[in-house]
Amino acid sequence: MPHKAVPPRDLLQDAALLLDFDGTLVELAARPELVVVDERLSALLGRLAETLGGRVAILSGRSVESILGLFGPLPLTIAGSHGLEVRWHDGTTSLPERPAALDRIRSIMTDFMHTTPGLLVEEKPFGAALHYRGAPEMQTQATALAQALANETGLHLQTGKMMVELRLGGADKGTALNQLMERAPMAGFRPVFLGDDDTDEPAMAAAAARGGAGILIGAARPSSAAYRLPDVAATLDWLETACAQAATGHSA
Ligand SMILES: O=P(O)(O)OC[C@H]1O[C@H](O[C@H]2O[C@H](CO)[C@@H](O)[C@H](O)[C@H]2O)[C@H](O)[C@@H](O)[C@@H]1O
Repeated sequence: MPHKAVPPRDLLQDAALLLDFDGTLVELAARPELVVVDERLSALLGRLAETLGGRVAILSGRSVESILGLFGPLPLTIAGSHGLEVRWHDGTTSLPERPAALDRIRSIMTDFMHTTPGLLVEEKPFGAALHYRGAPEMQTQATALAQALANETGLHLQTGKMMVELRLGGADKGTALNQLMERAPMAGFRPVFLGDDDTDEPAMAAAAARGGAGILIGAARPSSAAYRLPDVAATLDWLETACAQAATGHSA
């Protein structure tokens, strides 16, 4: 596996910054609502947005509503639901239609959840996720149920960390990155994307294809990322340093 260097501190100079959320900006938690968004993170995102002239976005598998519920108002563009929905920095939104099959899927997943303590269903606007972090022994059954529902409905089967999700297809974080990079204030700048999960790889590849770079967060693995940081703590430290560097307006 090729060694990936620590990103240089001047990487955000003249860049657009696109950030995954869970496992990148916050530590993973037992349940989605238990992640901790603290003052340090909120202040850092505000500083980044100001320093980079608004060229900062969150690209998450979570819904936009979930991200806003954790942060409160954010002066950023948010692409949620794996790139299916966008809330632009000016508050306008781009939304697809919710698939009708999701109500029945959620109900089937909820029945399944009640068979085993620790399972959790997360309702999303364009998907339904079944989490088994609290019952890891149920991975095989949860995956089989999701596969059967995908076969039956034609919805996209999205895997994630200790979860399976049925969602509307047609988008991923790569298409979301490209969509954001076509519009002001990001158009014409070099994308830098940070993410930890397999679902982040399309955005890593899209950033590289546009002359930018991906930064893998976590243990080394095959990835289109050019750089790597070991964990969330190192990511926040690097973002603070790179933000301060970008604010000086010249390279290190
Ligand atoms: O693209 P991301 O911003 O990384 O979002 C991916 C999924 O994150 C959430 O689930 C994951 O984090 C939870 C909290 O740490 C954890 O309990 C769960 O096991 C992880 O899969 C979120 O709930 C999902 O909707 C996102 O798709």
